[in-house]
Amino acid sequence: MTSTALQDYLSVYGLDLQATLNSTKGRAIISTDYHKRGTVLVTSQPLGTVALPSSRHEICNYCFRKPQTPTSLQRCSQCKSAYFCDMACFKNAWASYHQYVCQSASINNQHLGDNHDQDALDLEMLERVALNCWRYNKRTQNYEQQQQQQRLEQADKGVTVGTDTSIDANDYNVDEEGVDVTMEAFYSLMGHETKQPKHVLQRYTRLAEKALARTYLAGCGLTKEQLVQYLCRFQCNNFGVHDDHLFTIGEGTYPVASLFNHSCRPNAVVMYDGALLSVVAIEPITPDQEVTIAYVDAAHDRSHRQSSLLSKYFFDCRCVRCADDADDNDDDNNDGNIYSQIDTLLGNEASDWDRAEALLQEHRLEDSDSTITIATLRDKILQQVNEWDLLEMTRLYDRKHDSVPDPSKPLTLASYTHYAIQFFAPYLWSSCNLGLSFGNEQSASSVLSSTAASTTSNTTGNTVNGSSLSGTVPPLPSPPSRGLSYFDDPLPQNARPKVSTSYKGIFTHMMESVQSYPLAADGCIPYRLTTLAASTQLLYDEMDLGHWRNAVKLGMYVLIQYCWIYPPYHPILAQHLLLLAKCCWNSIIKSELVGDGKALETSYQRGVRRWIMLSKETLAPVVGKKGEQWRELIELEWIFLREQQLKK
Ligand SMILES: C[S@@+](CC[C@H](N)C(=O)[O-])C[C@H]1O[C@@H](n2cnc3c(N)ncnc32)[C@H](O)[C@@H]1O
Repeated sequence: MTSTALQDYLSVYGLDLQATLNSTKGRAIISTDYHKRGTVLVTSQPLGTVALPSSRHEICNYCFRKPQTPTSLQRCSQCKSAYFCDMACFKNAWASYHQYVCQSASINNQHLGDNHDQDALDLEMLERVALNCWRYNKRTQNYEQQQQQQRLEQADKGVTVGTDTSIDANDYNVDEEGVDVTMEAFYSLMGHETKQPKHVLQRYTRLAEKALARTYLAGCGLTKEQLVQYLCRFQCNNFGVHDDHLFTIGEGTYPVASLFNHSCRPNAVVMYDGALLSVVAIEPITPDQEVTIAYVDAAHDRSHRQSSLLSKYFFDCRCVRCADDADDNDDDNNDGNIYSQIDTLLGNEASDWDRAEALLQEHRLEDSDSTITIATLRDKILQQVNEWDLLEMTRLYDRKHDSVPDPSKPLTLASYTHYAIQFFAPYLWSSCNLGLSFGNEQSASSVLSSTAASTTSNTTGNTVNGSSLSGTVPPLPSPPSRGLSYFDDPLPQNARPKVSTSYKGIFTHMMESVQSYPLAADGCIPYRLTTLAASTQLLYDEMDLGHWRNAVKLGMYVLIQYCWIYPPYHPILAQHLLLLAKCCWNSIIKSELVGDGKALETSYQRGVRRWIMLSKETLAPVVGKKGEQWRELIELEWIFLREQQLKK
């Protein structure tokens, strides 16, 4: 069987596209190699991208990059609605689609005003994709005509000719995603046309008719039915494009990346460099393992995730997190099904983040006398946060004491967080990665060489990576020469309770342990999603108000929740760790701690160090060192280390 351009392209990356036995699932991307964490598994070119109205003035509408100052973007003088970095991006956009849509963009704007709705976005995407398909079809037809011509000429000369009209393998470079790869992937995508509800098909038909009414698309040889088919494909395959801070800035049709199936506990994530998409491994991936990404945010409760997946993608999720314990699931996972308990822990309460504000205002709960009480969850959380003595908790849970919360009392936000943090950070990172050295990251802009080495060495002599916990001790990483690159909070030899050396061990122990505590009568159960949703909202409110001490406590609590929800090297965790480091640092410099003594300040300094370390550890492999977040992290590290030196 001859391989196709797409298969050749994937095989260069150690991936294979295989049919599954499940017709809804269709095909799956299977790894053929061992891929370590952080590997770019594949890059994917867009067939079309559309900037969200809210981002249109801030990013280049062609390459999707954000200039340092939005004023450096140049606006198209004709349509006055598209912005570009420079002439090069404008010319590329012009050649690809802007020459056609420029006129209609200004018409659209007059028509829609600022109120661009989903129809307008879908229509724009349809235009871009249709133009590319048309161009490709024309190219292929020309190629076929040339081939036919050649055959006729050769036949005239009496040479025997074959009938294969497929594009010759020599016509493309297999390690680059040529247009043949993109188009082959696009034409093979699932659109579930027969499953779409009538009203959706009616909407798509309307959009297709609107598109065909445009002169430049009327003559492109595509039918209304084909355009409806494309719109169906967009629904089941398109991506939200995000910037360095994970804010969604646009939508994109990425045919190659669309071949990856979904899991609520994925082993890969999608990252962007401008408009170029990369699928990056967040866990080591072994041969024969399926590579999965998440189509929906893993922070939603199970029923919300499942109903979104069913209504938009038409499948019933049976991933390792959604499958019940007893059920089979088709995810290979050597950890056993430790993830199926996550949703039991988090609860099936509404976790719609848009509703978090409402959750803060009103929380219905039932007391022991079955009388309905209305209370504000916000007040309950805030009260707990205000009563939370961080120093006392840090002393209590310092790993040298047998620091288990009183089993007869419900867990509070404070006891839950400090108890769990003993096990989770940094051990969830290092214990699932025994070869990991927390010390080898050199920060390019850190200038305090000798200081850093002296301030970051630990006193116990333990290594800071998982290897010291496992008993098989590889050589100590060499002391860092500069930057904050050595984790100084290792597990003491006599730590009680003992932290497990495996991810699974830590996860299951904590899962069982926290659920063994009685539930709080006031309904404020720390590990529930409702509490997380409300606390996240409160965290941002406290940051806005400059209440950094409270922000640190809430940030630590949210970190614990994220440790359940996301794999340890997920970009959301990296981002949150950076936020936590900033909150700790702001707490120190805002002098909130003045008068509370040296011990508290030392504790916060330890916090800054710890969160910077873990954020670096998480950002470096998956998000990379080129983006905004890495720059912010290194700047914070630099300032922190300089302050430390000045204090000496
Ligand atoms: C973006 S495509 C993924 C590639 C697709 N499997 C194919 O062969 O083209 C999304 C579609 O794949 C299927 N799919 C993705 N993840 C799945 C999963 N975990 N279980 C079942 N079907 C899944 C659904 O039919 C969904 O609408």
